[in-house]
Amino acid sequence: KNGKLQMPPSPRGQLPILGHLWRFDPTRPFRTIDKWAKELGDVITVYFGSTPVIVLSRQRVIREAFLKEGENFSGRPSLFVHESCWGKGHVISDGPRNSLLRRHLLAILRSKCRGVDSIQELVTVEIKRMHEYIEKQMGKNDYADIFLEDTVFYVVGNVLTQLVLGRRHEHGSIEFRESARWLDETTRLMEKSSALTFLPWLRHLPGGGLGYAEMKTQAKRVQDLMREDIHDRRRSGEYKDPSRTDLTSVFMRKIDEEMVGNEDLFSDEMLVRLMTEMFFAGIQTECNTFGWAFLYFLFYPEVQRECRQQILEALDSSEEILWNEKDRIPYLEATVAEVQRLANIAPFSMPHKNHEETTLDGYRIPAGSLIFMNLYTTLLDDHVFENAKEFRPERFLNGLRLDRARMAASMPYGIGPRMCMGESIARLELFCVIGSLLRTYSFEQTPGEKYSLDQKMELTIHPSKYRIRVRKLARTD
Ligand code: HEM
Repeated sequence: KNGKLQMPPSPRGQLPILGHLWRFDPTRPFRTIDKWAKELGDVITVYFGSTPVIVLSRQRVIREAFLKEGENFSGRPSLFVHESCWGKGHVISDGPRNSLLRRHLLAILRSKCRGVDSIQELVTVEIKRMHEYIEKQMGKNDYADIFLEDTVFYVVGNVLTQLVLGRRHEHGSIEFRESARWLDETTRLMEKSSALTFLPWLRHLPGGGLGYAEMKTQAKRVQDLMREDIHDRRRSGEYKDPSRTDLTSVFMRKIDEEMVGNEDLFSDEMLVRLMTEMFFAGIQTECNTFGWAFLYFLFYPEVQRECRQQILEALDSSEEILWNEKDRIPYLEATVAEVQRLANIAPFSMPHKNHEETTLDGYRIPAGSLIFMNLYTTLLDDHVFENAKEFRPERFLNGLRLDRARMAASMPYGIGPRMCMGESIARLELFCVIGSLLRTYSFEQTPGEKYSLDQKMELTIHPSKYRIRVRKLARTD
């Protein structure tokens, strides 16, 4: 119907087979795309191999597509490695049946925001353990040089394991180390095989086809662990107890009730995929964000002090840092928001697809196009965030309150019908864990470490791992 309209403009230098890939900064593709978006506009076409990708940048266009035409842009393209190794769970599926699945999953996650074993309670327990662990590292000293990101990995990992499986592992236990290992190994393989998404024929290359063969084996291994877990639960029947609120138990009850006629949504095999997807979507993203937060605290000690002062003024020493008290410590929430804006860990969000042909900015977007939400350029847009490259938590405050409009303009979790399902969990955890650490310790540079805020893309943008000197504060500090 829009046959006369043009496709969005493309940068120069498109080659057969490779498209524009050869022009990318290999470790920082987000910068190359940012440059093109600035030169050519908020709606452009970039060829990833022979696949045209429509890249949408900045508030106006992103809202128009993912909110105003949210349903149309809520599709997911076919992702070769994920689909052929892991199968389609929720994250890479689309359509009305999948929206139904998303609603069920969101209802389960929401129910975990209340009640006795709520996320807040789980986080509070893990924070206590984290402090015990740090104290142990310190021994008789008042400081320790530790890989703090690995320390919070226990918190994040245990909260998610509680959420998905209803159990936790002790710090340093074999089970925990094994889970961490499969997660690390899978992430490594995902990075190694990421080029296969656009150049799937590379899997035939000698030497394992960019990790494709290994990934297949790994996917089977990880999913077998989940299958075994479900199998054990079926045998014991414990999941039938309605007081079990972990995602696996609740979903298994759903399977029992609703499977007939709904085998595509409610089956043990679907649950296996959902369990793995939750672990992948939730753990690295959060750990990366914590890693960036700690780095920013080293570079901006005055921000540490301001957060701490506000916490000490708002709460007495016996009070836990709770998410529902966040309005008393707005500077801390603003700081987390500013870390997320600058860390920009998912610079293109996750790939989308539009179901029907439409127009954006006067350009034709054919049905079934691959769409990237360019969060990188959007969160660093100087028109919205003055001097956007500067780390200034105050930009999210309006006097003594959080500036809601500014918060909405920053969208590290994406927007629209496919927005991150773990947003409220992640924000709660970031706020409570960072708050409780800042209240008790100061973060300093460990002598000999060379810290850098430089961003590099692997699967996400993540910081290098550093030791950080965590120093216990005097009570009166
Ligand atoms: C700082 C932490 C996190 C960040 C920055 C983040 C960011 C994102 C982004 C950008 C997307 C893609 C949205 C889109 O397609 O438009 C996403 C999707 C998703 N996230 Fe997160 N996420 C985080 C933590 C979590 C956690 C803790 C969980 C699980 C409890 C989670 C579960 C998911 C799921 C299931 C999806 C797919 C939603 C769908 O396809 O419908 N995320 N996340």
